[in-house]
Amino acid sequence: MSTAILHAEGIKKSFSSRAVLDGLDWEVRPGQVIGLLGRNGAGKSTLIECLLGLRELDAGAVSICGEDVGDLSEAARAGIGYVPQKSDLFEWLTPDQMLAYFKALYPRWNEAKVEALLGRWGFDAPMRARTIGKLSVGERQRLSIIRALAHDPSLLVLDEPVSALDPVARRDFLRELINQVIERDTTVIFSTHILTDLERVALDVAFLKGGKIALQGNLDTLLEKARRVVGPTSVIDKLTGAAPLGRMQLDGGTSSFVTFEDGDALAAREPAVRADALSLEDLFVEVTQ
Ligand SMILES: Nc1ncnc2c1ncn2[C@@H]1O[C@H](COP(=O)(O)OP(=O)(O)OP(=O)(O)O)[C@@H](O)[C@H]1O
Repeated sequence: MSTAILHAEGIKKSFSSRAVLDGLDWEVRPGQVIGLLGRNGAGKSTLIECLLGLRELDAGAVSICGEDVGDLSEAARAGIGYVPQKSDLFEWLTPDQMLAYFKALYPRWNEAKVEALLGRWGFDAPMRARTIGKLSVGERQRLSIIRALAHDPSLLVLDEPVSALDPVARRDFLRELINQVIERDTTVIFSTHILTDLERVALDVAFLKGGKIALQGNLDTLLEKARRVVGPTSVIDKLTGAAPLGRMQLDGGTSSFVTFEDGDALAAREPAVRADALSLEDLFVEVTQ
């Protein structure tokens, strides 16, 4: 088993009295491509910012490539690419000026890739000479992605990178992401609400709920094994442990829960219950509510 590229232990983060991250543990291994899922306000951006050392932790520790995130070496820092949810581009510069600025900061800068992406993503000469503040939200998001990919990072962290992209740009971006992973074995963590995109690129998914990673696994395996078990509450009570995943009280004295442990066999043994397969959207709803 390879060593973790990212390791988080017991992270806590509260805003006012509200605990957003509540003793969260997480480990990401090199080459993993993880879609980070959670309801609005679940804390995905907060988690990403904590993981990258952009927010002070109330408790816990994060390391990247074995180094404390608060004290990263230049080399470790140069290996990270980040696309924040809110644009952090220098709005008073033009795209060319901003890219030149970052190029000077990174020892590894893939000029050919930058030019190819600028060309493919509609950055013609007039647009490259316009100040970033005058670009549309989607154009800024593209530029932010180009900046994050430009130095061939080994860890790429993207916070809802496609939210403002049109379908063509989104598809192109996903293709680029897949290339990055295939060609460079990049580790990718990205949050998104667009589940179809996730099914296209993510190999693993992690669900953030209650300030912790409530569930993580290989997307195909989870979907293959996930079953919503539905039946009379008295029977469901007998079948479940202390805190079953996705436990819900339904109408008419029935309840349900989600299992990844042979739900079909359980339904065969227990005629009063049925086991339904789940789509990713169903799983999202069941796990995160
Ligand atoms: N600087 C802050 N001050 C106070 N509260 C904050 C701050 N940043 C985030 N929060 C709160 O923390 C919670 C988690 O926010 P966060 O942006 O991390 O969620 P998210 O899962 O990324 O949400 P979304 O899917 O809507 O982008 C929210 O309730 C938010 O209002």
